[in-house]
Amino acid sequence: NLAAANGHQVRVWSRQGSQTLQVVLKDVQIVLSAISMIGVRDVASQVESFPLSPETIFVTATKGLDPQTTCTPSQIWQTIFPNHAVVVLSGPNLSKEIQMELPAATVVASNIPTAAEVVQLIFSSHRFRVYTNPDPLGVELGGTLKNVIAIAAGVCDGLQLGTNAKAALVTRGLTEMVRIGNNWGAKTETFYGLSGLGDLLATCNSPLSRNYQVGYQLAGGKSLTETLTNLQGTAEGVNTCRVLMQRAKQQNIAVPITEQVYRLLQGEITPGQALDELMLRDIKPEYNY
Ligand SMILES: NC(=O)C1=CN([C@@H]2O[C@H](COP(=O)(O)OP(=O)(O)OC[C@H]3O[C@@H](n4cnc5c(N)ncnc54)[C@H](OP(=O)(O)O)[C@@H]3O)[C@@H](O)[C@H]2O)C=CC1
Ligand SMILES: O=C(CO)COP(=O)(O)O
Repeated sequence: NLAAANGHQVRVWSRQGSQTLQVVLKDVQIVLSAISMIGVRDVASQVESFPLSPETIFVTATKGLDPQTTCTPSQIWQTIFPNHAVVVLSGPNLSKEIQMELPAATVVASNIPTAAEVVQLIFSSHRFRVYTNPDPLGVELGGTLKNVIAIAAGVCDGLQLGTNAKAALVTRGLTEMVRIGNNWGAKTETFYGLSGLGDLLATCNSPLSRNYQVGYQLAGGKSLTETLTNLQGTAEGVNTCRVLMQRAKQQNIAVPITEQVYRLLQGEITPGQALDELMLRDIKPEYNY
């Protein structure tokens, strides 16, 4: 909608639509993928079988991690299309609000600055402010990692733990995101921008967030299966949390909040026990300067 409103010709493909991928991809300048993580590798492989100009830019909006490889979506697109520019689009972008034409901002990040600038121009408008950023990994991880913290935030609100608890959770959640991101090779500053803190604030505070909803429903006593069955759309944080735990163990990264969300999703502990585990951890300095 945003690109079309700016006068661009837009074609949409979904596996349930009537248009074939081949027809939709003919002569395109930009391919934007907003497919759930679970379908990214498969769809990227399908796209590979059709002819594309070497100038075609790939834009990825998916916020997730590949369970097999722990790769991010942009890493998957870049591996399959090594000679094309790949741009990550991520920010505090609850789609229902954007559809209502409420103001929002986002980030487009790429190792190729001119590609990010092309995408910035395509989507920018008086209702959608687009910033460029040179750290695609950090931008992508911000949008991905915050989903796990958003599940925890939903639990926090579902248990009515109060504003102090929520502030503590979100702040320590950001510290955890920075720690994981740094280990992965992302820049610290990126996590304090729109795609990190910005998206964290949006999703941890809005019932429009599916990830927040998962936490909220779990706190209300619903099972994960029941919650996901009734959820409209994908809650990527559920899969991300599992992949993240695997990677954190391999790399020996401290991820206390992610660990409690993981155990809760596995049905190993109750929301109340997860809270106690976090509050009763060994006391320590806020930062290791
Ligand atoms: N970059 C950003 O700022 C934002 C990014 N997101 C991210 O975008 C992604 C999609 O979110 P959203 O649209 O809300 O999620 P939805 O669950 O509403 O839609 C997911 C889409 O992916 C499709 N899909 C799922 N699996 C496959 C597959 N195997 N092959 C082909 N298509 C598939 C679905 O098709 P079908 O309907 O046929 O199942 C559907 O069209 C998520 O990763 C989400 O985190 C979300 C909000 C903002
Ligand atoms: O990422 C989002 C907003 O930026 C959407 O959040 P949910 O996937 O939790 O709905």
